[in-house]
Amino acid sequence: MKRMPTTGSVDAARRRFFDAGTLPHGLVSELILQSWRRCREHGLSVDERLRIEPASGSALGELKERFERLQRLCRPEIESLYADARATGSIVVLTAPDGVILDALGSADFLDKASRVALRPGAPWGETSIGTNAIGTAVVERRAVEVRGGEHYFPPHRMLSCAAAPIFDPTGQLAGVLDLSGEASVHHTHALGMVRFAVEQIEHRLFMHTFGAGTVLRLHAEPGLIGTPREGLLAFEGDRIVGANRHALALTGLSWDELGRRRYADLFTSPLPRGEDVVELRNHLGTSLYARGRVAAPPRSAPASVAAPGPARGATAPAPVFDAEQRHALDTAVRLLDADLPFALIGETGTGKEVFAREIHRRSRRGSGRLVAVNCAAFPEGLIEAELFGYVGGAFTGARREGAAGLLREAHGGVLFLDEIGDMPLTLQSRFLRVLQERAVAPLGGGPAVPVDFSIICATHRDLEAEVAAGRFRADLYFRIAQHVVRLRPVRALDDRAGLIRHLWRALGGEAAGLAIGAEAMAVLCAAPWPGNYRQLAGTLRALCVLAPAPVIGVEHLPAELRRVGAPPPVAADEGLQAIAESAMRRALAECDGNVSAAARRLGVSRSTLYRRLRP
Ligand SMILES: Nc1ncnc2c1ncn2[C@@H]1O[C@H](COP(=O)(O)OP(=O)(O)OP(=O)(O)O)[C@@H](O)[C@H]1O
Repeated sequence: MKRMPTTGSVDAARRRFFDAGTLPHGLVSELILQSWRRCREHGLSVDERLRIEPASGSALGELKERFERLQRLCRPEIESLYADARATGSIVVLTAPDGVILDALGSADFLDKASRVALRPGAPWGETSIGTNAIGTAVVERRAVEVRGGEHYFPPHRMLSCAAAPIFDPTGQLAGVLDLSGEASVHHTHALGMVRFAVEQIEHRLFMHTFGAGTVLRLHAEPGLIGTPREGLLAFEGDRIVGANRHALALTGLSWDELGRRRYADLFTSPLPRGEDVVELRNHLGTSLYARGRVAAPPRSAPASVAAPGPARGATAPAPVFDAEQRHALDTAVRLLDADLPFALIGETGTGKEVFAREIHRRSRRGSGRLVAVNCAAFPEGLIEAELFGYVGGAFTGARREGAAGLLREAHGGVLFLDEIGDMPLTLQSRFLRVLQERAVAPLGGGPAVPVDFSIICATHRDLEAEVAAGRFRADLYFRIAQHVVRLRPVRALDDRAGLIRHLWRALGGEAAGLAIGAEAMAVLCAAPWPGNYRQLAGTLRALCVLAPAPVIGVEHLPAELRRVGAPPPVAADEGLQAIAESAMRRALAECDGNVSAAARRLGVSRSTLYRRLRP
């Protein structure tokens, strides 16, 4: 059995290494010793005060946004470790691939202590910044690592005992690190095993998320383990191997460096299994494995990265543009949010309610916290309650054994964005009102209420006052969330539509590609009713950038439904605008032979919007 270094032997090792300058072989593990040497070579001195400046505000917001997919994919495991961490006075930490902390949650007591040594979101825990520690050392070693008490390089970290495991994507790129940290004085026997187990599940999910739609081979030496997170997974493009999880590497002797170069026949002598049945496979060394294959459309050639592309929004979503009126509305909204006064954003579909909410959050004092967005219209009635409030294990059929914290608790310290609040079922409205009054969330199925602190932004396309008058929306909830209303104008009602179109054209790369919009085409674009608002406008311009048959876009290059609109319709009242939007929707539906999905795609609105707006 492996012997753990005692506090006495670690202290003796420190004296030899840091005071006498000799190598204390045998007193600490070689892994720790190697790390201490790297830190010293890197110029880190234990005699100097460690100065760490964690990212905060918008920098932290951007970081979280960039790694939103990683956080989402890790959520189930983090939730189950969170319950354990709270009970054992420790915390779960998720970091970006370079060791910068994205999230830390668990025991409030220990979170506070950890925060004093900068173990908190935005802080860089790479070895070169913080010295030997489980996160940074796991990144360098590319394996699970435990670092306890005085094994940490810097003395203030002696209070910590940490276990961390790197998360790899199916091409061998480091995607992040999962860590469990607690007091060094408490013995956390299973911490390393628990993070390893959690990472195994995360990597399995990451693999299926990246390659699950393509050709995948599941394999194991034990047929019973196929279909579990322990199985080996290989992804193929044609017969070329393009992805593998760690179990598959161990089972086949393949390495990530060989991806893209090795083919199925390089590894196996029997044909690629294609059915649902588990079959025996022979590899080139003559050993047997069991496998099940699934041959489908080839996967994307470039697997989706866990991080969003770069700090900007990439070419497909232009950076938001706000006119003077919107900028004024933004300032007002930020002031309301900072004063914790709830308000509602009201605007048609695609007017940028979510874009607006994200911008408000970014500029607000809660910008370093999370923005948790919930679309109340997108969940079936039974599910939204569990998603919002969380539940205790076994609360209902299909509930996860370990329960779930719920989105309201995830928004703690940040902002909750409730989109389509007007579609929230009445029963849920009562429960939600109680949360706002009591500032605490009680999970479904019992259990104590947990205090929560978040600001709220609500959004809807509905006329909430009319919904209240019709008895579909609770008046007391309405007054609670919509004391203030910020209205977002539809594109067709904006004063400077040509300016907006020119801005989007530039942002989408039209100008850089040497393309210009001709005067007549511009007039048609300005006059179009744009029922899908910014979403539809940006989509149309994007298509024109890509498909432009000439350097100057003429009317003849515009989509037929825009050309037909021609001159600006006479619009006097909002009712008139609604009618124009709806007639455009009906026309699109007729032109797509009643196919709602196709019509919604053409208009740049969601299917639910079409159903909603055209229902009798
Ligand atoms: N101010 C803006 N500047 C540039 N593009 C914008 C702006 N607002 C919205 N968009 C574009 O329109 C798309 C839709 O925006 P968003 O999802 O915020 O609208 P929404 O009002 O919440 O729509 P829905 O009600 O259908 O959910 C965005 O992805 C973005 O591409």
